[in-house]
Amino acid sequence: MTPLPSPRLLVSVRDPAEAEAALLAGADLIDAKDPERGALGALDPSTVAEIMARLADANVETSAVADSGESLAAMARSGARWVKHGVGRAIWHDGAALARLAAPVPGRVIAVLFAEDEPRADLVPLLAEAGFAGAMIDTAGKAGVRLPDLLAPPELRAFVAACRASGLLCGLAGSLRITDIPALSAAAPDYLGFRGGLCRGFDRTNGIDPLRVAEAVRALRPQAQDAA
Ligand SMILES: O=C[C@H](O)COP(=O)(O)O
Repeated sequence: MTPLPSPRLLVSVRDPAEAEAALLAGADLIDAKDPERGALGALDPSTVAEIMARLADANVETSAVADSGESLAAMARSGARWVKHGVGRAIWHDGAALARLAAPVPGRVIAVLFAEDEPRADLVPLLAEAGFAGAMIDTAGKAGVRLPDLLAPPELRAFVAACRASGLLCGLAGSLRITDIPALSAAAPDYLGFRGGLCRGFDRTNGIDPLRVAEAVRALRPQAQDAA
């Protein structure tokens, strides 16, 4: 059986300087998000455009958080490859509502589900059918409760497997620490998403610490260290 690839590193940033620092430290995907506005706070589209301009010549994936239907299109225009939007439990089984959320930016919207809502694998085909390009589990609370505290490994593995079976990009995030990487890598998501665990003092409203980003990269790609 072909081994699944190691997850890549998503780092959420709030400005061009953090974006460049995360890129230089080895991040695989730069995600534009406002940490001052909760778990899924959108930055001003002009700031997102500045971030994307700073990354224009880099070989890196990009995403931006949108917090409304209108901002979905604005974030897409900013140049981000993917646009992330929260999908609340209330519409999980409302196909029309899901499709409306994915429609403004066809093939580029990532559904973000909160672990506190206990998303299950059987939700994933509904997201694919509605037109989402991917699905990510994150935590709504950012006071220290981490994704592994809320969803057990079998649930995470089932969610990731469902994303693969439905052809959706898949990410896991939620107050993660670098020490969570080995266990979460076993679920083989496309991305593991970080902010707080890579910030100074583990405070997501502080700045990104490039040394922690580099440490997360090493933890994700230990074989690359061995080969070096
Ligand atoms: O999308 C990624 C996560 O929201 C990163 O934020 P966090 O590590 O502070 O939970």
